[in-house]
Amino acid sequence: MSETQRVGERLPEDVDTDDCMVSYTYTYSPDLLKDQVAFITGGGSGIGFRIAEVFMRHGCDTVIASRNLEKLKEAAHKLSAATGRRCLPLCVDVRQPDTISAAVEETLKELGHINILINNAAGNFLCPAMALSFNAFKTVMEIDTMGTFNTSKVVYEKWFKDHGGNIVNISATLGYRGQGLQVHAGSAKAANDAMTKHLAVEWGPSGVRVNTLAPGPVSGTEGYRRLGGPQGEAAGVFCSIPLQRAGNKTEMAHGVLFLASRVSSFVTGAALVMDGGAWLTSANDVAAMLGIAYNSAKL
Ligand SMILES: CC/C=C\C/C=C\C/C=C\C/C=C\C/C=C\C/C=C\C=C\C(=O)SCCNC(=O)CCNC(=O)[C@H](O)C(C)(C)COP(=O)(O)OP(=O)(O)OC[C@H]1O[C@@H](n2cnc3c(N)ncnc32)[C@H](O)[C@@H]1OP(=O)(O)O
Ligand SMILES: NC(=O)C1=CN([C@@H]2O[C@H](COP(=O)(O)OP(=O)(O)OC[C@H]3O[C@@H](n4cnc5c(N)ncnc54)[C@H](OP(=O)(O)O)[C@@H]3O)[C@@H](O)[C@H]2O)C=CC1
Repeated sequence: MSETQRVGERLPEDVDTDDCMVSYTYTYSPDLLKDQVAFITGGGSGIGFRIAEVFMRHGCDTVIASRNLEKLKEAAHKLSAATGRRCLPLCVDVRQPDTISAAVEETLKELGHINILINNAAGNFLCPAMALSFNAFKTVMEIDTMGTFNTSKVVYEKWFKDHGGNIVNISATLGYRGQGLQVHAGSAKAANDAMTKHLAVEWGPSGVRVNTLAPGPVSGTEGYRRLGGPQGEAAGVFCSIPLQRAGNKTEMAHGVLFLASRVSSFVTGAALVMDGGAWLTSANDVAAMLGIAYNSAKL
């Protein structure tokens, strides 16, 4: 049985590398984000790269912002070549608010405005709590949670407060049930889920919507490789996910497109779960599924 047959519908196009898709089938109007500007943290790889590509295919210019400028320049070149839209690569460490401020100012100078902020940058690895150093826990909280707050606050202060806008935070369903080897990332993402709701309430009157996309395992990404996705696939663990497979990056990008566009104009403070139903079953526990002992040394 093919994957497509298993889920009973067409799977969006995708490629497993950080390259643009060879072909793309539109569901929404190609003008959905025409002349808008999106600021995407971690946009040079994985899910963030595909979000940038899908947004640009819908008429948007993008900023892709993370720590490795060389990687970003290469990604920006590919994205612009495939879509004909502008992509500005900017060096940002989301733990350092001054780097975010500089990048937002550069964006406004070069592209004139910001309509959408995607908080996608994150860090993760498998590690049992007892082997996790205090600094390792702090590092993940600083990237995932502080990074999301820092970027949201700077973009709000410098643009959204007076012009409105749209924020989408990339979370994960791993925190919904609890999971071995993931106390750092699960805690960080749970805090972000709360942040989405608080900021939606506080900033709604300024015309700012704030929502969450919560993926399960997404193939063709660094997160998937780090968390044992390929081994999980080989061991057949995805059979216990209701839709019996991992998601792909284009599916995630389409969820984000929905949340960041006028299609969802009355939605704020919400979480869109895109995990094939994984969190509803015990399939979410990567360590248990792969037979890794919770108390082993760091992986
Ligand atoms: C439904 C599932 C069904 C079946 C499951 C089967 C298979 C699983 C398949 C897929 C996954 C399944 C479910 C997924 C669901 C949810 C996933 C949720 C979240 C996913 C998140 C991500 O994927 S994030 C993206 C991943 N990409 C990255 O992490 C890239 C960026 N990362 C980094 O920059 C680094 O790795 C970093 C996070 C460590 C930060 O780097 P840096 O600032 O340079 O920090 P360091 O100085 O290197 O380290 C700081 C401290 O951290 C310690 N450390 C580092 N690495 C590790 C490690 N591997 N283990 C333990 N500790 C580590 C380091 O030692 C430092 O601490 P000290 O005390 O030594 O100072
Ligand atoms: N892949 C999966 O299965 C799942 C992923 N997710 C979430 O999806 C998002 C994307 O993950 P994925 O595509 O797998 O991972 P990637 O590793 O490809 O993306 C993470 C990005 O974050 C950037 N980044 C990391 N630290 C910082 C920092 N301090 N400042 C700025 N940028 C930073 C990295 O770029 P650089 O190194 O250049 O800084 C990288 O581009 C994350 O939020 C992740 O938690 C959620 C559930 C499942």
